[in-house]
Amino acid sequence: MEANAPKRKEARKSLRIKVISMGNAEVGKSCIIKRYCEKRFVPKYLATIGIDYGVTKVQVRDREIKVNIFDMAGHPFFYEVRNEFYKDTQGVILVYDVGQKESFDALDAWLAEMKQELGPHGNMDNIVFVVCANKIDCTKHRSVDESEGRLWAESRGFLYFETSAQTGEGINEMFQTFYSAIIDLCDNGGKRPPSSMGVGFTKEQADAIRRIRNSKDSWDMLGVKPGATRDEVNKAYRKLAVLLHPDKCVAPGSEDAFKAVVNARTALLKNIK
Ligand SMILES: Nc1nc2c(ncn2[C@@H]2O[C@H](COP(=O)(O)OP(=O)(O)OP(=O)(O)O)[C@@H](O)[C@H]2O)c(=O)[nH]1
Repeated sequence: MEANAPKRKEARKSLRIKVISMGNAEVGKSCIIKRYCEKRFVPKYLATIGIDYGVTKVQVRDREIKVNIFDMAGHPFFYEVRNEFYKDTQGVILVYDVGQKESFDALDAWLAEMKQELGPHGNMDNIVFVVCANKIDCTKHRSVDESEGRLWAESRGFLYFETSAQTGEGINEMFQTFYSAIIDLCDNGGKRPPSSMGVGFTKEQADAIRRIRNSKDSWDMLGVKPGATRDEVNKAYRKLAVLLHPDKCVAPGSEDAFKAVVNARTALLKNIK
């Protein structure tokens, strides 16, 4: 009986993974890692020179994982050093500072740099990305709101967390979820499990919300030319209303975008005979 007992309780094989941090200089990459690994915050800025490397052991669910963390310098000057380190990565911590819009706008360029370094055979789809909207303790200077960051991340199938390396808010939760997703990826033969891909909204919805946020006036918001007729305005409105109606669309920011579209239509129709 004993000899045939299932090996349920035997700890599963420990995993070895590689994760990297990415994002503009001074957004708080090193501080996020220090907060999690060393439980402390360093207020003084010490720029990472090229790469900082560390190994840490963590317990996630019933698994022990050995994490090799490569903390990349964000300054463009260090491109030649960090470009060596993109390959064979299971997870990426992509960081921006919620008070620095440029650091959020730069996220696409960071993805492009990684893609270029991985080359034509590199596959970014099978890497777990977590986006950290960092420095949320600095509420006065916030220039990228949660729905904008969440939309950018979730429309790409990335995890999203609001963090503060200073107070520790969101840090443990972010790392636990991040590592957990990497374990799922490894258990699935290095491929992202299908269950982690669905975000509940379409790219068309995400693009429409982004376009509405960035539109310069009501015409632009509805996607019609200035001087469009009532019919053209109504037709454009109906299309967006169906796409973004709060009963149908769960994308972050959809409610605000829907309201903005309703207001834009009202404003335009007032002035069209
Ligand atoms: N208020 C606040 N400051 C933070 C936070 N995280 C980091 N900082 C500060 O921001 C500055 C930059 O932090 P780092 O962690 O060194 O930034 P980095 O992204 O690693 O920068 P590079 O090494 O140049 O790529 C430091 O002065 C930190 O103390 C945060 O959550 N809140």
